[in-house]
Amino acid sequence: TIALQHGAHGVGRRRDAAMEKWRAYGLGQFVHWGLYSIPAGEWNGKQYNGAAEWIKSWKEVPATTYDSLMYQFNPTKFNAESWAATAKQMGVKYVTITTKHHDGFCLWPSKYTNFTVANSPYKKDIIGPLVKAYDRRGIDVILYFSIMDWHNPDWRYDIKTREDSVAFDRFKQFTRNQLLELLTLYPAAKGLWFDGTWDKSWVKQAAFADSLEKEMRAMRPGLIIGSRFRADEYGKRHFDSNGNMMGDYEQGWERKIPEKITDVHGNDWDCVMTVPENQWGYSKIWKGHIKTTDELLEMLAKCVSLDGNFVLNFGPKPDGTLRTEELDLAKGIGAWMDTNSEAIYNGEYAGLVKQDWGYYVKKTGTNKIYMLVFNVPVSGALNVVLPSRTAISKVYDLGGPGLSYVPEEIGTSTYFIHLKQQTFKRPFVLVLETADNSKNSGAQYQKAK
Ligand SMILES: COc1ccc([C@@H]2N[C@@H](C)[C@@H](O)[C@H]2O)cc1
Repeated sequence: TIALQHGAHGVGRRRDAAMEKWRAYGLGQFVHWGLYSIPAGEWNGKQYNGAAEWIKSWKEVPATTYDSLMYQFNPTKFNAESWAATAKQMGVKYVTITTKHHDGFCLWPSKYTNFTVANSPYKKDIIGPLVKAYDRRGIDVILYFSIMDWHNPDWRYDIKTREDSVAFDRFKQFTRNQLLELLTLYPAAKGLWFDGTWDKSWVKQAAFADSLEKEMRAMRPGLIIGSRFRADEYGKRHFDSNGNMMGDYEQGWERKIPEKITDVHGNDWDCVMTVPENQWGYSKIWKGHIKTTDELLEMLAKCVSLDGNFVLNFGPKPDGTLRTEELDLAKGIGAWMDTNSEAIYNGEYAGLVKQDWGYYVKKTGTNKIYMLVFNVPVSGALNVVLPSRTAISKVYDLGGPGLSYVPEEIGTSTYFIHLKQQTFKRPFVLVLETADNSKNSGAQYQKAK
């Protein structure tokens, strides 16, 4: 191994209560809201074909004109309680909220810049009411923060000259001040979700970022910080020069999901997902494929089955309301969660052979295994292969308490579960209770008639 001062500081999973809670979340919500929500992907009647929250980077948009959007920020219909109520009904256990995106506009009244809500017509703090509304409903809050800040004149993409270095040192202090300010103002926040850390300027700050991370963790014991915050002294990000993960969970899964358990290297991770192909901030026109409730439920199931959390993004409108499509998805997901959330919360990789019908989730600390079924075979028979000397002792359907199944043993620890109906409106969950039958004392079951 390579001697590292600023590489990963822990190997393997954190076992403290805060991280065990994070690991158990299953389902989260992302919220991208800011000045970019006003143009919503359009400028001078032209469609920006990138992600709406990146519109300031479009050559059509003069930076000072973009920044004057601050004087239009006045979400008169913003109501933190209603966003949190929607999220509660959807069944999310945590929310990641943009405090400052790449454009540099702060949704909290930071005292380190004038480019904040305090100087908008709205005037009031947005982050405080959101933290309160979500937290009191038992939804943990993670604060999204972009290191890259297009508004701050001291930001640099790289450090080439003495002047760059002097300016970037000011920028580093500004960044530290804002982060400590956020942790001080919003002590209920459980973690920080960093973005905008790929440029050389920041990648060269291994020592500074490492000491800032240590300072934040000391200030807020249990604080959860992802792998994207800092690079090691060789510029390695997410995984240090020895291949150990930086931070507490892997943040690389943005709009993509791991295929198999070896893709996640035994680490915690979350997948952050957009409803359209690639829009995080509110965009007037959603082009291309818009994901359905069933698609999103399958992504959720896949993430939890592979030891991760699934975080669905919402891009609120400039007036502070949520768009209909997102409210409908929250309702659809929430309805499914009302029946099946026990297969999602406290779920982990079950260690069973993946089958075509869907995903296994093991309830942490129990022998309970959930079968989240998305693809019913024409045979109506769900194949289940358990580790040898393990038997199925009971199978029942979460959706229909009366519905239980008698598995047919077709080989050693190999079964068919014969479904009783052919068509299903929604994905459904069967609960497997397993028993050790090495001493052949396992529960017996009738051979299927
Ligand atoms: C260089 O490519 C990207 C892509 C997306 C991002 C941001 N991360 C997502 C969570 C959104 O905030 C998006 O703007 C940044 C850089």
